[in-house]
Amino acid sequence: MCDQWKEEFEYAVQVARAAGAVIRKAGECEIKVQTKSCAVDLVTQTDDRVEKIIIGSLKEQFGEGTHCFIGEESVSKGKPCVFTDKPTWIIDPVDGTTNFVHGFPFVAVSIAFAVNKKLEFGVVYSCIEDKMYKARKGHGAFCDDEQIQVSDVKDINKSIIISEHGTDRSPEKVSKIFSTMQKILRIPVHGLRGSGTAATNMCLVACGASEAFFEIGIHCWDIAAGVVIVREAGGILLDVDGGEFDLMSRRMVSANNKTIADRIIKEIEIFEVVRDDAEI
Ligand SMILES: O=P([O-])([O-])O[C@@H]1[C@H](O)[C@H](O)[C@@H](O)[C@H](O)[C@H]1O
Ligand SMILES: [Mg+2]
Repeated sequence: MCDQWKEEFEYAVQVARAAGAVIRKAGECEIKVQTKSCAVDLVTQTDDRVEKIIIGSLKEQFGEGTHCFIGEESVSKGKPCVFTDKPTWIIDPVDGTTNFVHGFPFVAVSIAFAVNKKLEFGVVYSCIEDKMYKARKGHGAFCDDEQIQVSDVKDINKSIIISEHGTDRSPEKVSKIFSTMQKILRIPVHGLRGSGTAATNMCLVACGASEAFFEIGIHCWDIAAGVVIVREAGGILLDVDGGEFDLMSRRMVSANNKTIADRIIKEIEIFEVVRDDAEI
């Protein structure tokens, strides 16, 4: 029983590695860029192609009927984002599409697996750095073959905090995001960072390079795999108001411990976002 989902986990690692190789290769050629929700929400043929490769191989391996799939590009093409109790794969084929387009060297493949709406494992392949982060519930978190752990810093003044500004540039949201960042900088913290991929940001918390990453506006596919990796590395997940973390809410604080999370939460200026599972 304790080895349940081991086969799926190991296969996800293989698929993520193969997907990462496709992304690296595509980055060597000319990249054709299109936009989705707005002028700065970028997508490329590689995002589509890699999602098809990942979902195709998972369906072939585990059968189409029993498993469900939530993939960033399928949802952006109109597939409903419905999270049920069935075994569900949650996939971001290219997390950090803007980085990919610009050759900014942080791009990740993110694959998570949930059953009964509980995340069982997560795989984040940071494919330019060639680092494979992975975790299965109850089995620890790893970067390649080394077990990783969150930092033990409790003093916010000795922390590095990660956040991102996303693609919604409405004046009210941008001003809240930057007001929050100013307040956090002034605590003061040692530094504020952002890699341009939420999945990688979470792995940076999991391996102790940063004490916390928070964002409002991320999607479930950006963070689902990272959630398991942070938890298994000893970290915590909370909502931006300090309540329980909800994968579909598009709001998240991941941190090494509750002291750091609570201190960050005090400064976050919350704004409204539409849930991933909202009926449109
Ligand atoms: O679009 P994408 O590159 O897959 O994902 C984005 C990245 O994770 C970015 O770091 C985060 O700030 C955005 O909220 C995400 O949408
Ligand atoms: Mg993403």
